[in-house]
Amino acid sequence: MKLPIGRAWEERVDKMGNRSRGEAERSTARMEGELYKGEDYKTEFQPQNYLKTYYAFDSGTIAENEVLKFNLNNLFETFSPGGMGGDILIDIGSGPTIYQLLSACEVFREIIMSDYTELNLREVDKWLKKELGAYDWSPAVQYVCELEGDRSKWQEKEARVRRTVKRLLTCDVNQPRPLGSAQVPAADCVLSLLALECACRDVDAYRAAIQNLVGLLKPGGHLVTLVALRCCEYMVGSRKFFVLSLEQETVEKALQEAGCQVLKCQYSPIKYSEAFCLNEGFCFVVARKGPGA
Ligand SMILES: C[S@@+](CC[C@H](N)C(=O)[O-])C[C@H]1O[C@@H](n2cnc3c(N)ncnc32)[C@H](O)[C@@H]1O
Repeated sequence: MKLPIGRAWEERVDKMGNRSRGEAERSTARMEGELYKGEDYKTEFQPQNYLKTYYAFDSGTIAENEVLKFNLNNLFETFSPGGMGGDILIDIGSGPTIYQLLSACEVFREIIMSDYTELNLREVDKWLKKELGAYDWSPAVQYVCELEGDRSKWQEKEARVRRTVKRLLTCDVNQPRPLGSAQVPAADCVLSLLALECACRDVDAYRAAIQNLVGLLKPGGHLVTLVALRCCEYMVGSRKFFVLSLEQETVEKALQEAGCQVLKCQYSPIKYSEAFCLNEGFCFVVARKGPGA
């Protein structure tokens, strides 16, 4: 097998398996602090480690809990009855999480979830099917039910999410058609939380990814995104992943260039625990796709 010119490595199949010298060199580089990114997500991003670190709710760390509540409060305000709603919501870069749908499931008829890795989609599927070992989202569900005025309705809420999520698709935001060949109707809302800064290697790629997401929307549809600002890396278990450092202005400009009007940009100075993620604040953004976009 001819290896790429420029980084041509002598292919050496060792007695232990099929690891080439290239892989061995890459994993050594990683141990010396290189960041995981791109295709690495498919093998190195462990859903359960991610959930335990960032979504342990009240039994977890204070900073991560504060971030989750900032997110849930903004999602509640955005998707409250009488606010935004419609037929189809597409969640891009869902990861192994479902918290992002707890308010949206009340105002959209159909939700399509998507992620870059099968492992994450499998984790979501376990929860949707109430399988053994599925993650316990009940603390977050109860929190959102309390925001809605009745904490006791949390099991009905979980059932509603399970009824409303109709499809799990793989996606890649760096492709002009992020959902590939999947046939999906134009969406009333595209949701993407904490994903683009992980998926895009530079600002040009981020701007292109925003264009790709806007392309999934009907004219007049909404793009809702949460961005960890000025971030450079984050931990999932023992793995350190690359994050593109973004400013709030860069996010807003990318949306405007993609033909959207920024309706809300809620900034917060809160941060993750430094042991897990180095960021400086968040912005929760709601934008509307213009008629000509
Ligand atoms: C920090 S996690 C965010 C997960 C979830 N949205 C949340 O709010 O916690 C980043 C996610 O981006 C996904 N991702 C990485 N590269 C991607 C790409 N090129 N296209 C779409 N998603 C990607 C990863 O699989 C992972 O689920």
